[in-house]
Amino acid sequence: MANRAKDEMYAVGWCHADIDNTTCKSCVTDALRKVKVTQCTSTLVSFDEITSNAQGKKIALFLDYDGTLSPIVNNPEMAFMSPEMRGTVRDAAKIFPTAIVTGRSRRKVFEFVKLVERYYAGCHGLDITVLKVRPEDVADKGKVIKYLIGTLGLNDSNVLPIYIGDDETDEYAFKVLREQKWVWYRCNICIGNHQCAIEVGVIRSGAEQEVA
Ligand SMILES: O=P(O)(O)OC[C@H]1O[C@H](O[C@H]2O[C@H](CO)[C@@H](O)[C@H](O)[C@H]2O)[C@H](O)[C@@H](O)[C@@H]1O
Repeated sequence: MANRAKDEMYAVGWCHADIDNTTCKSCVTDALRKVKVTQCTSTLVSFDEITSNAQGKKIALFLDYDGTLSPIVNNPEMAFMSPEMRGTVRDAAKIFPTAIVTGRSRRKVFEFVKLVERYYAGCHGLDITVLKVRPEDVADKGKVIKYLIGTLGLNDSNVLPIYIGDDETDEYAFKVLREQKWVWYRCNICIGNHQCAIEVGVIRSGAEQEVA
């Protein structure tokens, strides 16, 4: 991370939505199913618990790119998203505030994700504006998450952040979620044959839950 150029870290997708509790719960379940969660190894939490915690909350979804939305391949230029995954991200972004947080350049991740700069979705009349988020001091994904939470007013007990990532750079983001006093959960999951971690945080005043 220390060797990364400052402008390598971006969050590139964002939308806004108001949804009711029932829709919210079923959307979380659906999103987890769609990213092909095949295994949850945490002994502390089940996806049922996560979806229960989602009730009444506004979900904010943060997604890593390489290894999470795309498979890990030898040639970084060939790390394409499947059309199914692209559709899933598009669907998720219609419902949740959704950001892709990647170590790649914004240009490169746009080439892969192919989300247009301004997008109008049917069912909720949503408006996805792709933001070029460049915090002053972009050193790691933790700072990107902190910036997004602060700038977009997500530091609220009504927000349930979900971050899905697969490598050590994502640990910086996970750490921020913990430090923000979210009670959080962590599961190791498989996306296809690739191991990822999913972290879900729930803000509760003064409380923090340590996990394995
Ligand atoms: O933050 P991410 O979206 O996970 O991006 C991190 C790096 O991803 C790319 O490298 C990784 O994926 C490649 C393609 O599957 C793989 O060949 C490589 O071994 C992985 O480290 C990308 O090339 C880097 O620039 C990103 O920093």
